[in-house]
Amino acid sequence: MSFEIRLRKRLGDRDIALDLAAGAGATILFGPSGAGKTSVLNMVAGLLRPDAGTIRVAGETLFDASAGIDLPPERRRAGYVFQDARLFPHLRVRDNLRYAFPGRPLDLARIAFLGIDQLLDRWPRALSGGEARRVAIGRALLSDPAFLLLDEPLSSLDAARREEISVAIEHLRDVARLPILMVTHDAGEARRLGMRIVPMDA
Ligand SMILES: Nc1ncnc2c1ncn2[C@@H]1O[C@H](COP(=O)(O)OP(=O)(O)OP(=O)(O)O)[C@@H](O)[C@H]1O
Repeated sequence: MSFEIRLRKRLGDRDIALDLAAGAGATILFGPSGAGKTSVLNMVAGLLRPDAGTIRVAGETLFDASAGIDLPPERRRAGYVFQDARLFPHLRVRDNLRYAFPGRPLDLARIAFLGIDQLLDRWPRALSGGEARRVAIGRALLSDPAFLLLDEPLSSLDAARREEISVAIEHLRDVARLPILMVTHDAGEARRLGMRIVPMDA
């Protein structure tokens, strides 16, 4: 199993509940705005605490309310690509990519498929949306993640950029073989990239 998630969380006046057991590959959380998709990613990353339930990824228990297990984010080894890239504005692309392991040489071969070699000396403010997204994916990969969380990785990109990022995600799924939990509210995107689609209702 890649993701085994059973959780409940009260957020404001809304109850978020999810029960999923996913095999290898990519799993898509699909649903309208406000359904709680980003909150689920935050709970898997350890940034938001569920009220009840368990979260296991690739056989490791990250959270178990009844057993009192709640690993801190840095021990969960999530490669989290936020919807808005969130690159560090004061660091050039090269240093954003190196952020997890500043002393280690930059393993460009590992992220060659992202096509960001030309961007290494740029500041984040000088990147297009698609370029920033690709750098954010590269940074997540170079942190040696055990799994990836991708929040709307194709949103607000033009058709050509969407295609580039889709190909990159397929590479992560099929070549790097990392378990992927990805959020979208776009049905076409979900069909193209999802080996398994988990609907979430608002
Ligand atoms: N800290 C909070 N306190 C109260 N309510 C919250 C909090 N965080 C999120 N919510 C609410 O919980 C619901 C789920 O939010 P979430 O961002 O997870 O949804 P989403 O499915 O990812 O939506 P979108 O597609 O718009 O990003 C929303 O109604 C949101 O307003």
